[in-house]
Amino acid sequence: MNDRVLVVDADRQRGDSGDRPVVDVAVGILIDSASRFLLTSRPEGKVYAGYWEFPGGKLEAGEDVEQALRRELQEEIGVTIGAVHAWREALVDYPHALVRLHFCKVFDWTGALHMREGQQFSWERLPVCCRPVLAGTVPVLEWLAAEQAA
Ligand SMILES: Nc1nc2c([nH]c(=O)n2[C@@H]2O[C@H](COP(=O)(O)OP(=O)(O)OP(=O)(O)O)[C@@H](O)[C@H]2O)c(=O)[nH]1
Repeated sequence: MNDRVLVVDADRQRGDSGDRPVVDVAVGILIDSASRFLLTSRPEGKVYAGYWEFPGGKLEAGEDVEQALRRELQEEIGVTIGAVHAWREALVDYPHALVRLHFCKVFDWTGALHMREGQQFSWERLPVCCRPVLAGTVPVLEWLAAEQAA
C-alpha cells in the first residue's frame, strides 16, 4: 500500500473541508504480447474529459477490485479479462474526489476492443505519445519505466 497522497490542482477548491470519503477505483493495465499497454481517453461528459488514462472505474457496492475491473472493462472497452494481477495502489486528491486507485496488470482477455463510450485508444510504449495524461496515471508510467530499467 502506498500511503502518500498525490494532490492534483491544489489551487482549486475542494468541495468540503472536512473528511472526504475515499472512492475506490479499479484500473487495468492491459499488456499485449508485444509488451505494449493500452491507454484510453476519458469520454466527453466526465471530469478531465480528453485526458489519457488506463481503463477502469469506481467500485460499486459489494464489489471487490477484481469484480469491478471485470465489469468496467466489459462495459467500457468490450473485453472479457482473464487473470487479474493486483500491482500497486495510489491515493489521489482531486478537486472532485479523493480516490484510491487499485492498479492491476492484465495479460489476457477475449473479445475485440470496442470503445463503448466514444473514447479513443492507443497501444503505447514508453515514453507515451498521448497528451495530456491524467495526473493520477502519471505515477504508473514512472513505475513501468522503473520496472523496465531494472
Ligand atoms: N479509470 C481510471 N481512472 C483514473 C485513473 N487515474 C485516475 O486518477 N483516475 C481517477 O479515478 C476516478 C475514476 O472515475 P471514473 O469517472 O472513470 O469512473 P466510472 O467509470 O465508474 O465513472 P462514472 O462516474 O461515470 O460511473 C476518476 O476520479 C479519475 O480521475 C486511471 O488511470 N484510470
